[in-house]
Parts: sequence; structure tokens; C-alpha cells
Amino acid sequence: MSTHFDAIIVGAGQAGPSLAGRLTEAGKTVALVERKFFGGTCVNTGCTPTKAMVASAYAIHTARRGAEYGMTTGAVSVDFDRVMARKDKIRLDSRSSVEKWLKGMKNCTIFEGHAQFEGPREMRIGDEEISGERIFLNVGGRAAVPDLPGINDIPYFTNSSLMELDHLPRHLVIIGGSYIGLEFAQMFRRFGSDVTVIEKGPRLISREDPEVSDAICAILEKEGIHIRLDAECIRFAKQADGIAAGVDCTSGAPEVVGSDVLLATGRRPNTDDLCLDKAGVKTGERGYIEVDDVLRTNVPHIFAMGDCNGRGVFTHTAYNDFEIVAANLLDNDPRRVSDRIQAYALYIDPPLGRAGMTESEARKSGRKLLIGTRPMTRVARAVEKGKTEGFMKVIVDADTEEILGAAILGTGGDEAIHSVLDVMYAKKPYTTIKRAMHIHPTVTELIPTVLGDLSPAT
Ligand SMILES: Cc1cc2nc3c(=O)[nH]c(=O)nc-3n(C[C@H](O)[C@H](O)[C@H](O)COP(=O)(O)OP(=O)(O)OC[C@H]3O[C@@H](n4cnc5c(N)ncnc54)[C@H](O)[C@@H]3O)c2cc1C
Ligand SMILES: NC(=O)c1ccc[n+]([C@@H]2O[C@H](COP(=O)([O-])OP(=O)(O)OC[C@H]3O[C@@H](n4cnc5c(N)ncnc54)[C@H](O)[C@@H]3O)[C@@H](O)[C@H]2O)c1
Repeated sequence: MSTHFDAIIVGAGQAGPSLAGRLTEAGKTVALVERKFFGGTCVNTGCTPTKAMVASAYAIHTARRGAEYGMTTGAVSVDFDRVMARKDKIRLDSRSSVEKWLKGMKNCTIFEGHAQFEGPREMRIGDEEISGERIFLNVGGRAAVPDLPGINDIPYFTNSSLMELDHLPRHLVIIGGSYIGLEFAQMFRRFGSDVTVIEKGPRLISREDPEVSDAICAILEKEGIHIRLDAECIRFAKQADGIAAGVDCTSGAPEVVGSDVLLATGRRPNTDDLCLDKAGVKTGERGYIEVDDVLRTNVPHIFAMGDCNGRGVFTHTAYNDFEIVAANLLDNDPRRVSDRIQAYALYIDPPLGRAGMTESEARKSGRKLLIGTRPMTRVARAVEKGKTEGFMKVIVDADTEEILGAAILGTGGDEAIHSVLDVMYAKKPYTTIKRAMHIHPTVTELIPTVLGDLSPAT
């Protein structure tokens, strides 16, 4: 016999649990289904463990630079087991806190298993059948494994399996030079591995402006990370002393031999095993569920939130999806996906904070632009901290005086970017920040200076 609920939520990632909280508070009965770990990707194999490891790598790197700051240390050695144990404690605490919260939630029934559709309102979890008035999909995504020659003949890691690593790789070969690949590249180099990043495109992190890619490439190469771009024909073969990755770059050796391989070549949505066809839910070409501006699918009582809808690939976009759904369904507040401004950070050291358009996107929009930049060597706080890599750049619409986008690659860039982002949300002209008195010494205090020094884009 099937049990009926006001709502079924599939996935306990970044949107599902909070939505369960709001719906149950509103008196609805909720079934929440999770097939693996409470907290999903971010908590278990994404943001939380990687940023915990980034923090260890930062501490180790700073200790190695101790003499520069007046500290005498012996040789710095890395206890990789302790790095991993610290990361595990942080992610397990976070996972169990989500699990405890959900399991204690009144009117919320938890099903632990894989959910799939049996009909437009019916879902099966193993032997159990449930039905829901409304269904909310928050199923996330997983690492894409490209069909590269030889891939099935070698052992490889993805971001998930790497979290269980029981040894420090002698030479980690990372396929993919974007967000995931670069964060892992720098941390493993700092832990003591040799690291080679193999990217098929002509530059790293290709969604960013070329000067951002170049600056990041220089930061990583300075730490001894090998970067191979334009890697056309990537293929693998097992060798006695490791794994050979054929590269065929336009320059450099045609092959790299490493001890371990990490695939960081993008993500794919967990929508292929949901039997979406039984509910009539449409997906696009790459399997992402199609949604409208309030995250409703083509089937009006079914919604899709987070990575599985392809409208954002970050924790904050997944959480914002929850806020949009809750606002429309429970608060009579017409929030829309199109209201949000693109924003994210890349957590290498120093980090990259980004808001709005890149310069390339702004130029393509055909607007008249004003652009201001400043190297971190001219930011007092960065000099004092001994971290002068990077630069900041702000792009303004010359006619409306609106800020269109910004990039802050530098110490504190992940935080300082919010000063720009909040003014963009407030829809105020750039002069609002230009006239603001900021605190000295901070990175943010230089944003008014950058805005006082804008030049027309040539
Ligand atoms: C290495 C890495 C680092 C990252 N770092 C950052 C970062 O610093 N900042 C940031 O903003 N983002 C980061 N991200 C991205 C971020 O983790 C994701 O965007 C976010 O977790 C998406 O949340 P979600 O709720 O959409 O899906 P998920 O968190 O993936 O949750 C989906 C859940 O649904 C469950 N599920 C799937 N299918 C079913 C089914 N059929 N039945 C039952 N349960 C199911 C899954 O088990 C999972 O628990 C990172 C990602 C990776 C991989
Ligand atoms: N700090 C953060 O917020 C953060 C950190 C990590 C990941 N994430 C999220 O995870 C998502 C996925 O990150 P990602 O870095 O895996 O994917 P991505 O889509 O950003 O980049 C994949 C990279 O792999 C390259 N590539 C693809 N196929 C290849 C091949 N066969 N050989 C060599 N290179 C190849 C691409 O050219 C690209 O540079 C990101 O979009 C991001 O939203 C966010």
C-alpha cells in the first residue's frame, strides 16, 4: 500500500533539508528520500572536505614560509593521515548534524534508499511506494568520467573517491584545469606531491577572463605545479612505475608518468536513474531537468532545485533555489531565478572572488564600458600579509553607472567581492561604493580607489 504525503523531496543536499523544514513548519507532511549521505555533495565530497583540506594546505604552506615572518621552525613535515582525519571530523560532524535535524523533524518521514518515479505523483524506494501532492527533486550531480582511451585499464580517482585516499600520491596527475582540478592541484602540491594538471583547452579555468587564467597559472607554476595546456589526445596506459598519461600538447613531453590520476573534467546530473519518463519530466540535452524561473518543471507539481537543473552549480545557488521555491509556495513572494547575480569563488590561495559578468561577457553585451584594475602589490593589507599575488578588476556600464561585474584574485578576495555584489543587488551606481568610507587596512578599502580610477574600455 502506498503512503500519501503533501510533499516528496528527493535528495538531502543543499535545498531539500531546508525545504523540508519550511514545509513541515507550514503543517505539511513530507517524505524526504536520501540514498547515500545526508548533506549531499557539498558536505561529504565537495565544499566542506575540500575547504578543510585547503585550510591544512594553507597552514603547511605558511609554516614553510615561517622565516619570512620571523618564525624559526625545523623542516616542515606533513602528516597526511592527520590532514585526512581533520577533514573527516569536519564533514562527519556536518553530515550528522543535517541527519539529526531531519530525523528529529516533526511530520517529516525519512526514507533511506534510491527513489525513482512510478508515475507523475508516485515514487518507489525499494519495496516501498509513496505518493506526493508535490514532488521536489534535489538530486545533485556526480563527477563526469570522460571516455578517454585507456581509462578503463587504469585506477583513477574522482572528487568523491579522493576523499577516501589512504596515501599521499607521489605524483598526482589531474585531468581538467578548472575549479575542482585547481583546488586539488594546489593543496596536494602543498602536501608534498608532485602535481601535473592536464587541460585540453588553451588556458586554465576558461570561463574566466584570460588575464585571470594567466595570473592563476603563474601562481600555481610558482609553487612547482606542472601545467600542460592544449592537451589534445589524452590517453592512459599502466606502467611498472605508475600511470602514463599521453598528452600530445603543442609543446613539452608527449607523455606524463604519474602515480595517481584524478579526473576533474566536469559534472553530470543524477537524473539518468530517476525514471523521469514515467512522470513525463523533460530534461535537456545533457540530462539537466528543464525548469522555469520559479524552478517548476514541465509537470506543474514537480520542481527541480540545485545542480540537477543546470541553473547553477554551487551550494549557494542550490540554497537560493530552495529560497525561491519556498518564497513562491509559502510566502506569496514572487522571487525568481533571474533575480540572482552570478557569484562564486575559487579557493586556491589566494582565492578568486567573482561577481556578475566577466570582462569578455561585458564586451559581448555591446555596452560602453569603464574598467578599473589594481594589482595586489598596491594593496597595503596584501603587502603587510606578504601575499601580493593577483589583482582586482571592476567593470562598469559607462551609461548607467551600474557595476556589471568584478573579479578579485588576491588575499581576502572571496570576502571582499561581497562589497561589490551587495551594491549590484541594491541596483545602486558605482559611485555609492566610490564615496563609501571603508576600513583601513583591508582589501575592500581599495575598491573605491579602483572605482575612482576607471578608464574607458578600448
Ligand atoms: C570537489 C568539489 C568542491 C566544491 N566546492 C564548492 C564550493 O567551495 N562552493 C560552492 O558553492 N560549491 C562547491 N561545489 C559544488 C557544490 O558541492 C554543489 O553545487 C552542491 O553540493 C549542489 O547541491 P545540490 O543540493 O544540488 O546536490 P547534492 O549536494 O549533490 O545533493 C543531492 C543528494 O541527492 C541524493 N540523491 C540523488 N539521487 C537520488 C535518488 N534517486 N534517490 C535518493 N537520493 C538521491 C544524493 O545522494 C545527494 O545526497 C563543489 C563541488 C565539488 C565536487
Ligand atoms: N569553489 C567552488 O565554488 C567550486 C569548487 C569546485 C567545484 N565547484 C563546482 O563544480 C563544478 C565542476 O567543476 P570542474 O572543475 O570539474 O568542471 P568544469 O566544467 O568547470 O571544468 C572541467 C575542465 O575539464 C576540462 N576537460 C573536460 N574534458 C577534458 C578532457 N577529456 N581532458 C582534459 N581536460 C578536460 C575542461 O576543458 C574544463 O577546463 C564547477 O562548475 C563548480 O560549480 C565549485
